[in-house]
Amino acid sequence: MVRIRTKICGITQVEDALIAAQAGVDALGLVFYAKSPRAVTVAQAQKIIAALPPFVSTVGLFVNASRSEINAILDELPLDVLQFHGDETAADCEGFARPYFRALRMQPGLDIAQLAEQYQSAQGILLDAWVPGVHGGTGERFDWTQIPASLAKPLILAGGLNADNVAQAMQQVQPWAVDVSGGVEANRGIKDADKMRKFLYAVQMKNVQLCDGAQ
Ligand SMILES: O=C(O)c1ccccc1NCC(=O)[C@H](O)[C@H](O)COP(=O)(O)O
Repeated sequence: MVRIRTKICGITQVEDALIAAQAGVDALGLVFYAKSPRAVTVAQAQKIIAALPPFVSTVGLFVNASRSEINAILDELPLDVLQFHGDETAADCEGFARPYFRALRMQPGLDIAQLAEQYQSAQGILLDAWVPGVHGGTGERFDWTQIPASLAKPLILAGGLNADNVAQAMQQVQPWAVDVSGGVEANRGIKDADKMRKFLYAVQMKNVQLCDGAQ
């Protein structure tokens, strides 16, 4: 059994990043999408990244940004991974000298497995809830039984996760990683230390149980 990893997205403050890092998060998402209340400026992101201890990955999240916009940010920030959360084609996601994963929303009637196959060079596929008109960070779950049995890439499960449901999600889906934003917030864009710690603890405890069960 492989340890299921964690990403907390929508980090906007150094203190939240440090609390998550100290509680064992694997990756932190920084949102470069102006319409989100969790969006950060390059200057904010620089402070957050500079404050991080070793071995915490940074993920830059984009929604239909232009290549020049993304490259301008990459010129300033040592982001580890890119997350494309809009309508980006495979070609839109490639050529940035960074690995990326592609977020797909579980839109009814969409063949997610077939769509995922288009992103041959993606590190993984993030599956998120579908809310018409909203790209992500909705706080909404989706029906995990709808997840294709054979996804072409490692699965990152997102959408409405929190400390109370993440163990069930891990048991049922057994993804590569779990991703959360709203479920660890007090107010949109401001993380709640206790909720982050409880989420990460719930994941750690479930990982122990899953690993024990596999032995
Ligand atoms: O977080 C946002 O505000 C956001 C806005 C637009 C596109 C994507 C966004 N977040 C992407 C993420 O990876 C979120 O963690 C994911 O959608 C899950 O969010 P939540 O349901 O609030 O846990």
